[in-house]
Amino acid sequence: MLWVHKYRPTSLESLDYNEPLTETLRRLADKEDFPHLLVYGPPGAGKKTRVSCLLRELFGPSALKIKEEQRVLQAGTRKFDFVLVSSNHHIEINPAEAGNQDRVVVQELLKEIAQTQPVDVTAKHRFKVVVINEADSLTRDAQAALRRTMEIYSPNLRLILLANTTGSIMGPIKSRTLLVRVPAPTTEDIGNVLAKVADAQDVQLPQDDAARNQLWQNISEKSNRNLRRALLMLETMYARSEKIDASTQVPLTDWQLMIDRIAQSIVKSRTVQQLASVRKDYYELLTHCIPETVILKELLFALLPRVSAVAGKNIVDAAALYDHRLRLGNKGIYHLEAFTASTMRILEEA
Ligand SMILES: Nc1ncnc2c1ncn2[C@@H]1O[C@H](COP(=O)(O)OP(=O)(O)OP(=O)(O)O)[C@@H](O)[C@H]1O
Repeated sequence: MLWVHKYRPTSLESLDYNEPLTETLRRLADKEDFPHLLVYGPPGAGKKTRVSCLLRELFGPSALKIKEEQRVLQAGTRKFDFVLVSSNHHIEINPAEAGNQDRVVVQELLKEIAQTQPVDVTAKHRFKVVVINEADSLTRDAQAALRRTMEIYSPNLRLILLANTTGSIMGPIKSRTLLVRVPAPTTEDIGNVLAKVADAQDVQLPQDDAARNQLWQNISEKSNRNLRRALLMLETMYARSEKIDASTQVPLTDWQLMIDRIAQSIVKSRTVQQLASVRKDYYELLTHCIPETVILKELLFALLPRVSAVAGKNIVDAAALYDHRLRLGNKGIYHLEAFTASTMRILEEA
Protein backbone atom coordinates (compact mmCIF):
# COMPACT_ATOMS: atom_id res chain seq x y z
CA MET A 1 0.00 0.00 0.00
CA LEU A 2 1.29 3.50 -0.80
CA TRP A 3 2.38 5.55 2.20
CA VAL A 4 -0.21 8.24 1.37
CA HIS A 5 -2.92 5.65 2.01
CA LYS A 6 -1.17 3.69 4.76
CA TYR A 7 -0.52 6.73 6.97
CA ARG A 8 -3.66 8.69 6.21
CA PRO A 9 -5.25 9.76 9.51
CA THR A 10 -8.70 8.27 10.08
CA SER A 11 -9.88 10.25 13.12
CA LEU A 12 -9.78 13.89 14.20
CA GLU A 13 -7.42 12.95 17.07
CA SER A 14 -4.82 11.58 14.67
CA LEU A 15 -4.73 14.66 12.40
CA ASP A 16 -1.20 16.00 12.47
CA TYR A 17 -1.35 19.73 11.91
CA ASN A 18 -3.67 22.74 11.98
CA GLU A 19 -5.02 21.95 15.45
CA PRO A 20 -7.40 25.00 15.60
CA LEU A 21 -9.16 23.79 12.45
CA THR A 22 -9.44 20.27 13.86
CA GLU A 23 -10.97 21.76 17.02
CA THR A 24 -13.52 23.71 14.95
CA LEU A 25 -14.52 20.53 13.11
CA ARG A 26 -14.88 18.67 16.41
CA ARG A 27 -17.17 21.38 17.78
CA LEU A 28 -19.24 21.36 14.58
CA ALA A 29 -19.67 17.59 14.76
CA ASP A 30 -21.02 17.88 18.29
CA LYS A 31 -23.66 20.41 17.34
CA GLU A 32 -27.21 19.25 16.70
CA ASP A 33 -27.63 21.63 13.77
CA PHE A 34 -24.64 20.56 11.70
CA PRO A 35 -24.40 23.01 8.74
CA HIS A 36 -23.66 22.47 5.06
CA LEU A 37 -19.92 22.96 4.53
CA LEU A 38 -17.76 24.28 1.74
CA VAL A 39 -14.26 22.99 2.44
CA TYR A 40 -11.67 24.67 0.23
CA GLY A 41 -7.92 24.85 -0.08
CA PRO A 42 -5.04 23.97 -2.42
CA PRO A 43 -4.46 20.40 -3.70
CA GLY A 44 -2.90 18.07 -1.14
CA ALA A 45 -3.69 20.34 1.82
CA GLY A 46 -5.62 17.52 3.52
CA LYS A 47 -9.24 18.52 2.77
CA LYS A 48 -10.53 15.07 2.02
CA THR A 49 -8.68 13.52 4.92
CA ARG A 50 -10.24 16.03 7.30
CA VAL A 51 -13.69 15.45 5.85
CA SER A 52 -13.44 11.67 6.26
CA CYS A 53 -12.25 12.19 9.88
CA LEU A 54 -15.22 14.51 10.38
CA LEU A 55 -17.61 11.84 9.03
CA ARG A 56 -16.15 9.37 11.49
CA GLU A 57 -16.67 11.88 14.30
CA LEU A 58 -20.28 12.38 13.16
CA PHE A 59 -21.28 8.75 12.64
CA GLY A 60 -18.61 6.54 14.20
CA PRO A 61 -16.26 4.02 12.50
CA SER A 62 -19.03 2.71 10.19
CA ALA A 63 -18.69 5.94 8.18
CA LEU A 64 -15.30 4.64 7.00
CA LYS A 65 -16.75 1.33 5.73
CA ILE A 66 -17.22 2.40 2.17
CA LYS A 67 -18.33 0.57 -0.93
CA GLU A 68 -18.03 1.51 -4.57
CA GLU A 69 -20.87 1.13 -7.00
CA GLN A 70 -21.20 1.66 -10.74
CA ARG A 71 -24.41 3.48 -11.69
CA VAL A 72 -26.01 4.17 -15.04
CA LEU A 73 -27.76 7.52 -15.25
CA GLN A 74 -29.94 8.79 -18.05
CA ALA A 75 -29.83 12.30 -19.49
CA GLY A 76 -32.50 12.58 -22.21
CA THR A 77 -31.79 9.69 -24.56
CA ARG A 78 -28.14 9.41 -23.49
CA LYS A 79 -26.98 6.98 -20.81
CA PHE A 80 -23.71 7.31 -18.97
CA ASP A 81 -21.81 5.41 -16.29
CA PHE A 82 -21.08 6.93 -12.97
CA VAL A 83 -19.11 5.79 -9.92
CA LEU A 84 -20.68 6.23 -6.50
CA VAL A 85 -18.76 5.77 -3.25
CA SER A 86 -20.93 5.34 -0.18
CA SER A 87 -21.26 4.21 3.43
CA ASN A 88 -24.46 3.79 5.47
CA HIS A 89 -24.26 7.47 6.34
CA HIS A 90 -22.89 9.28 3.36
CA ILE A 91 -22.27 9.21 -0.37
CA GLU A 92 -19.38 10.72 -2.21
CA ILE A 93 -19.76 11.88 -5.77
CA ASN A 94 -17.73 13.71 -8.36
CA PRO A 95 -20.37 15.22 -10.66
CA ALA A 96 -17.70 17.08 -12.65
CA GLU A 97 -16.73 13.67 -14.10
CA ALA A 98 -20.03 13.70 -16.00
CA GLY A 99 -19.03 16.92 -17.82
CA ASN A 100 -22.05 18.82 -19.06
CA GLN A 101 -24.38 16.23 -17.56
CA ASP A 102 -23.31 17.07 -13.99
CA ARG A 103 -26.76 18.55 -13.29
CA VAL A 104 -28.37 15.13 -13.87
CA VAL A 105 -25.97 13.54 -11.38
CA VAL A 106 -26.71 16.19 -8.76
CA GLN A 107 -30.48 16.01 -9.22
CA GLU A 108 -30.90 12.24 -9.48
CA LEU A 109 -28.50 11.11 -6.79
CA LEU A 110 -29.25 13.78 -4.23
CA LYS A 111 -32.99 13.25 -4.57
CA GLU A 112 -32.54 9.53 -4.14
CA ILE A 113 -30.36 9.79 -1.03
CA ALA A 114 -32.55 12.48 0.55
CA GLN A 115 -35.59 10.26 0.23
CA THR A 116 -34.06 7.18 1.87
CA GLN A 117 -33.83 6.87 5.64
CA PRO A 118 -30.51 5.97 7.30
CA VAL A 119 -30.19 2.21 7.92
CA ASP A 120 -28.63 2.66 11.36
CA VAL A 121 -31.38 3.98 13.64
CA THR A 122 -28.98 4.21 16.61
CA ALA A 123 -26.71 6.67 14.77
CA LYS A 124 -25.85 9.93 16.53
CA HIS A 125 -27.25 12.04 13.69
CA ARG A 126 -30.31 11.31 11.57
CA PHE A 127 -29.22 13.13 8.44
CA LYS A 128 -27.12 11.76 5.59
CA VAL A 129 -24.13 13.56 4.15
CA VAL A 130 -23.31 14.03 0.50
CA VAL A 131 -19.67 14.84 -0.20
CA ILE A 132 -19.26 16.57 -3.54
CA ASN A 133 -15.73 16.55 -4.96
CA GLU A 134 -14.43 19.24 -7.31
CA ALA A 135 -17.41 21.48 -6.52
CA ASP A 136 -15.59 24.39 -8.19
CA SER A 137 -15.84 22.59 -11.55
CA LEU A 138 -19.63 22.27 -11.46
CA THR A 139 -21.57 23.99 -14.23
CA ARG A 140 -24.02 26.79 -13.38
CA ASP A 141 -26.94 24.41 -14.03
CA ALA A 142 -25.56 21.84 -11.59
CA GLN A 143 -24.96 24.53 -8.99
CA ALA A 144 -28.54 25.78 -9.40
CA ALA A 145 -29.79 22.18 -8.93
CA LEU A 146 -27.60 21.87 -5.85
CA ARG A 147 -29.03 25.04 -4.39
CA ARG A 148 -32.61 23.81 -4.88
CA THR A 149 -31.71 20.47 -3.27
CA MET A 150 -30.25 22.29 -0.28
CA GLU A 151 -33.51 24.13 0.21
CA ILE A 152 -35.88 21.21 -0.28
CA TYR A 153 -34.03 18.41 1.52
CA SER A 154 -32.23 20.30 4.26
CA PRO A 155 -33.83 18.30 7.15
CA ASN A 156 -32.40 14.92 6.04
CA LEU A 157 -29.37 15.96 4.05
CA ARG A 158 -26.14 17.84 4.65
CA LEU A 159 -23.75 18.74 1.87
CA ILE A 160 -19.98 18.92 2.15
CA LEU A 161 -18.53 20.56 -0.92
CA LEU A 162 -14.81 20.18 -1.65
CA ALA A 163 -13.07 22.74 -3.82
CA ASN A 164 -9.71 24.31 -4.50
CA THR A 165 -11.11 27.84 -4.63
CA THR A 166 -14.49 29.42 -4.01
CA GLY A 167 -14.33 31.84 -6.97
CA SER A 168 -16.49 29.83 -9.35
CA ILE A 169 -19.08 28.79 -6.77
CA MET A 170 -22.27 30.86 -6.98
CA GLY A 171 -23.16 33.28 -4.19
CA PRO A 172 -26.42 31.57 -3.13
CA ILE A 173 -24.50 28.35 -2.42
CA LYS A 174 -21.76 30.15 -0.53
CA SER A 175 -24.33 31.94 1.58
CA ARG A 176 -25.96 28.64 2.56
CA THR A 177 -22.73 26.90 3.55
CA LEU A 178 -20.14 27.39 6.24
CA LEU A 179 -16.84 28.13 4.54
CA VAL A 180 -13.93 26.11 5.94
CA ARG A 181 -10.49 26.99 4.59
CA VAL A 182 -7.82 24.30 4.73
CA PRO A 183 -4.53 26.08 4.05
CA ALA A 184 -1.52 24.25 2.60
CA PRO A 185 0.64 22.73 5.36
CA THR A 186 3.75 24.74 6.23
CA THR A 187 7.21 23.33 5.50
CA GLU A 188 7.48 22.51 9.20
CA ASP A 189 4.14 20.63 9.13
CA ILE A 190 5.28 18.70 6.06
CA GLY A 191 8.61 17.91 7.77
CA ASN A 192 6.80 16.58 10.85
CA VAL A 193 4.49 14.32 8.85
CA LEU A 194 7.37 13.04 6.68
CA ALA A 195 9.57 12.41 9.74
CA LYS A 196 6.78 10.39 11.39
CA VAL A 197 6.24 8.29 8.25
CA ALA A 198 10.01 7.85 7.73
CA ASP A 199 10.33 6.68 11.32
CA ALA A 200 7.52 4.14 10.91
CA GLN A 201 9.12 2.85 7.70
CA ASP A 202 12.69 2.75 9.09
CA VAL A 203 13.99 5.18 6.49
CA GLN A 204 17.58 6.25 7.26
CA LEU A 205 17.47 10.03 7.50
CA PRO A 206 20.35 12.46 8.16
CA GLN A 207 21.21 12.56 11.90
CA ASP A 208 22.08 16.24 11.76
CA ASP A 209 19.08 18.58 12.31
CA ALA A 210 20.22 21.14 9.73
CA ALA A 211 20.58 18.48 7.00
CA ARG A 212 17.21 17.02 7.91
CA ASN A 213 15.53 20.44 7.76
CA GLN A 214 17.20 21.07 4.41
CA LEU A 215 15.76 17.78 3.13
CA TRP A 216 12.21 18.74 4.25
CA GLN A 217 12.71 22.18 2.72
CA ASN A 218 13.70 20.62 -0.64
CA ILE A 219 10.72 18.26 -0.66
CA SER A 220 8.31 20.97 0.46
CA GLU A 221 9.46 23.31 -2.32
CA LYS A 222 9.42 20.68 -5.07
CA SER A 223 5.99 19.44 -3.99
CA ASN A 224 4.53 22.95 -3.86
CA ARG A 225 3.53 22.25 -0.24
CA ASN A 226 1.24 19.49 -1.48
CA LEU A 227 1.40 16.83 1.25
CA ARG A 228 0.30 14.01 -1.03
CA ARG A 229 3.06 14.82 -3.49
CA ALA A 230 5.59 15.23 -0.66
CA LEU A 231 4.78 11.75 0.68
CA LEU A 232 4.97 10.24 -2.80
CA MET A 233 8.33 11.94 -3.36
CA LEU A 234 9.74 10.60 -0.10
CA GLU A 235 8.52 7.11 -1.00
CA THR A 236 10.15 7.33 -4.45
CA MET A 237 13.41 8.56 -2.90
CA TYR A 238 13.31 5.62 -0.48
CA ALA A 239 12.60 3.17 -3.31
CA ARG A 240 15.77 4.43 -5.05
CA SER A 241 17.99 4.36 -1.98
CA GLU A 242 17.33 3.36 1.64
CA LYS A 243 19.60 6.13 2.89
CA ILE A 244 18.32 9.63 2.20
CA ASP A 245 20.21 12.88 2.86
CA ALA A 246 19.89 16.56 2.04
CA SER A 247 21.71 16.11 -1.29
CA THR A 248 19.41 13.30 -2.52
CA GLN A 249 17.65 14.51 -5.61
CA VAL A 250 13.92 15.06 -5.14
CA PRO A 251 12.24 13.17 -8.01
CA LEU A 252 9.66 14.88 -10.18
CA THR A 253 6.97 12.83 -11.90
CA ASP A 254 7.22 12.20 -15.64
CA TRP A 255 4.35 14.56 -16.42
CA GLN A 256 5.95 17.37 -14.41
CA LEU A 257 9.24 16.83 -16.24
CA MET A 258 7.37 16.94 -19.53
CA ILE A 259 5.69 20.26 -18.63
CA ASP A 260 9.07 21.62 -17.59
CA ARG A 261 10.45 20.60 -20.98
CA ILE A 262 7.51 22.31 -22.73
CA ALA A 263 8.24 25.54 -20.80
CA GLN A 264 11.91 25.30 -21.72
CA SER A 265 11.14 24.78 -25.40
CA ILE A 266 8.62 27.66 -25.56
CA VAL A 267 11.20 30.06 -24.10
CA LYS A 268 13.95 28.77 -26.41
CA SER A 269 12.24 28.70 -29.77
CA ARG A 270 9.05 30.31 -30.99
CA THR A 271 8.15 28.83 -34.35
CA VAL A 272 5.18 27.11 -35.95
CA GLN A 273 7.11 23.82 -35.81
CA GLN A 274 7.63 24.33 -32.09
CA LEU A 275 3.91 24.95 -31.59
CA ALA A 276 3.13 21.71 -33.45
CA SER A 277 5.60 19.77 -31.33
CA VAL A 278 4.19 21.21 -28.09
CA ARG A 279 0.73 20.17 -29.30
CA LYS A 280 1.91 16.54 -29.44
CA ASP A 281 3.16 16.83 -25.86
CA TYR A 282 -0.21 18.20 -24.75
CA TYR A 283 -1.96 15.23 -26.34
CA GLU A 284 0.44 12.90 -24.55
CA LEU A 285 -0.33 14.56 -21.21
CA LEU A 286 -4.09 14.54 -21.83
CA THR A 287 -4.11 10.86 -22.78
CA HIS A 288 -2.43 10.19 -19.43
CA CYS A 289 -5.39 11.91 -17.72
CA ILE A 290 -3.55 15.05 -16.57
CA PRO A 291 -6.36 17.67 -16.40
CA GLU A 292 -6.00 20.66 -18.73
CA THR A 293 -6.26 23.12 -15.84
CA VAL A 294 -3.39 21.36 -14.05
CA ILE A 295 -1.26 21.46 -17.23
CA LEU A 296 -1.93 25.19 -17.62
CA LYS A 297 -1.12 25.97 -13.99
CA GLU A 298 2.08 23.88 -13.89
CA LEU A 299 3.18 25.33 -17.21
CA LEU A 300 2.66 28.86 -15.94
CA PHE A 301 4.76 28.14 -12.84
CA ALA A 302 7.45 26.52 -14.98
CA LEU A 303 7.50 29.55 -17.33
CA LEU A 304 7.61 32.36 -14.75
CA PRO A 305 11.16 31.83 -13.43
CA ARG A 306 12.44 31.71 -17.02
CA VAL A 307 11.02 35.05 -18.28
CA SER A 308 11.35 38.75 -17.44
CA ALA A 309 9.00 40.37 -14.89
CA VAL A 310 7.09 42.31 -17.59
CA ALA A 311 6.63 39.27 -19.82
CA GLY A 312 5.71 37.25 -16.72
CA LYS A 313 2.88 39.64 -15.88
CA ASN A 314 1.44 39.36 -19.40
CA ILE A 315 1.77 35.58 -19.33
CA VAL A 316 -0.14 35.46 -16.03
CA ASP A 317 -2.90 37.56 -17.66
CA ALA A 318 -3.03 35.16 -20.63
CA ALA A 319 -3.10 32.13 -18.29
CA ALA A 320 -6.04 33.64 -16.37
CA LEU A 321 -7.92 34.20 -19.65
CA TYR A 322 -7.34 30.65 -20.94
CA ASP A 323 -8.02 29.11 -17.55
CA HIS A 324 -11.42 30.81 -17.66
CA ARG A 325 -12.05 29.60 -21.21
CA LEU A 326 -10.95 26.07 -20.31
CA ARG A 327 -13.61 25.98 -17.63
CA LEU A 328 -16.30 27.21 -20.04
CA GLY A 329 -15.53 24.96 -22.99
CA ASN A 330 -14.79 21.28 -23.40
CA LYS A 331 -12.02 21.16 -26.03
CA GLY A 332 -9.12 21.82 -23.68
CA ILE A 333 -6.41 21.30 -26.28
CA TYR A 334 -7.50 24.44 -28.22
CA HIS A 335 -7.12 26.64 -25.16
CA LEU A 336 -3.77 25.12 -24.21
CA GLU A 337 -2.52 25.76 -27.73
CA ALA A 338 -3.92 29.29 -27.72
CA PHE A 339 -2.14 29.95 -24.43
CA THR A 340 1.10 28.63 -25.91
CA ALA A 341 0.74 30.84 -28.99
CA SER A 342 -0.06 33.89 -26.81
CA THR A 343 2.97 33.18 -24.62
CA MET A 344 5.18 32.89 -27.69
CA ARG A 345 3.88 36.24 -28.94
CA ILE A 346 4.43 37.90 -25.54
CA LEU A 347 8.01 36.58 -25.44
CA GLU A 348 8.62 37.67 -29.05
CA GLU A 349 7.49 41.22 -28.24
CA ALA A 350 9.40 41.45 -24.93
N1 LIG B 1 -3.59 16.05 8.95
C1 LIG B 1 -2.84 15.15 8.29
N2 LIG B 1 -1.87 14.48 8.94
C2 LIG B 1 -1.11 13.58 8.28
N3 LIG B 1 -1.22 13.30 6.97
C3 LIG B 1 -2.17 13.92 6.28
C4 LIG B 1 -3.03 14.90 6.89
N4 LIG B 1 -3.87 15.39 5.97
C5 LIG B 1 -3.55 14.76 4.82
N5 LIG B 1 -2.54 13.88 4.99
C6 LIG B 1 -1.90 13.07 3.95
O1 LIG B 1 -1.92 13.82 2.74
C7 LIG B 1 -2.56 13.08 1.69
C8 LIG B 1 -3.37 14.03 0.83
O2 LIG B 1 -4.45 14.54 1.60
P1 LIG B 1 -5.91 14.78 0.99
O3 LIG B 1 -6.23 13.76 -0.06
O4 LIG B 1 -6.82 14.89 2.15
O5 LIG B 1 -5.69 16.19 0.34
P2 LIG B 1 -6.74 17.09 -0.48
O6 LIG B 1 -6.56 18.48 0.01
O7 LIG B 1 -8.12 16.51 -0.40
O8 LIG B 1 -6.15 16.96 -1.94
P3 LIG B 1 -6.87 17.15 -3.41
O9 LIG B 1 -7.48 18.52 -3.41
O10 LIG B 1 -5.69 17.04 -4.34
O11 LIG B 1 -7.84 16.03 -3.54
C9 LIG B 1 -3.40 12.02 2.41
O12 LIG B 1 -3.49 10.85 1.62
C10 LIG B 1 -2.64 11.77 3.69
O13 LIG B 1 -1.70 10.74 3.49
